[in-house]
Amino acid sequence: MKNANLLQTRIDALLNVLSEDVLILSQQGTIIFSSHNDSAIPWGGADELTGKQLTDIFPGAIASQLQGMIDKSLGLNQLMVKEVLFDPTEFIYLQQQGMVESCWVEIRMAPSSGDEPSVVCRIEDISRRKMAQRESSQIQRDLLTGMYNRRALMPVLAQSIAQAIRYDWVCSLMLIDVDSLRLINDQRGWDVGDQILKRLAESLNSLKRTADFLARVGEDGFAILLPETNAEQGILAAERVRNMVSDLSAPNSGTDIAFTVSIGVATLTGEDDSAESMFNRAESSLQLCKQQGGNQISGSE
Ligand SMILES: Nc1nc2c(ncn2[C@@H]2O[C@H](COP(=O)(O)OP(=O)(O)OP(=O)(O)O)[C@@H](O)[C@H]2O)c(=O)[nH]1
Repeated sequence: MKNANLLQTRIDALLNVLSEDVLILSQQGTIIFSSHNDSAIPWGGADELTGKQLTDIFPGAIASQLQGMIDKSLGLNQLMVKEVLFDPTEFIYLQQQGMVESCWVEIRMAPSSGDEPSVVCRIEDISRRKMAQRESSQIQRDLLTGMYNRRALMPVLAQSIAQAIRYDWVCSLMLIDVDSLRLINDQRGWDVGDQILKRLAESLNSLKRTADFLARVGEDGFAILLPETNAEQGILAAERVRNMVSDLSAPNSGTDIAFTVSIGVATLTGEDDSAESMFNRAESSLQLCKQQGGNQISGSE
């Protein structure tokens, strides 16, 4: 008995230091116990929750998700984890407790052994983590086209080079640059320039292989990292891009956007090569195309 009291005291102390909310739920979805301290979710008093059914508190869809987790957790005897949005416009109980803004929570459920099957359910507010994830993915994206940007490309290129060196593979980088975008902007308007960049991005995205990595890397250009592609294959890939652009610009293509691109290709030279150096070589090849009047392809090892 003394031991049981000591254990209970320790459990209470543990629950007090947790910032997450903890529920113990019966197999039928009755709240047997609840603990919440200074969590952002306004659950109300523990007395209000104890003895209630999931469906008394949670909106129908969430209640049935939780019941599904209880069944699986007990059936498979394993931890279940789910991310769920608590939206006060649908979560009437929390709305009544004063919740205004929706929040993402991570729900973890583990079976608790005993005569009467139950689960321990930990509910953690993960809104900040979610927001940080969204922000970090946004800073890696180009706002106009939605494609990755140079910041996202460079570590992927470095990793691809390291892998290629390690496994004795090769890889190439292709820079695709719209010719005379400044002139198009000036003569046809910035919107037309934007349309060209968006259509080019979409078309490159459809054309590229799954393993390729597409990014907008400059004002008027894109890069495609081509893993396992040698110099010759890189030039062939560039030809495909140029043909695609020529189809996009054809008078019968259904659009009135005519433009050309120049493409510089660089291929991994060896162990001493780096992402910056490969990018610079692709850029030099691109400049060569521009000096020759645009609508060209140029490659360098
Ligand atoms: N429409 C549009 N134009 C942009 C965007 N970002 C930059 N630009 C413009 O794109 C133009 C790029 O000019 P330049 O770098 O001289 O390139 P260019 O006129 O295509 O010349 P070349 O690359 O040498 O063929 C500039 O006028 C920029 O203001 C954008 O998101 N949308």
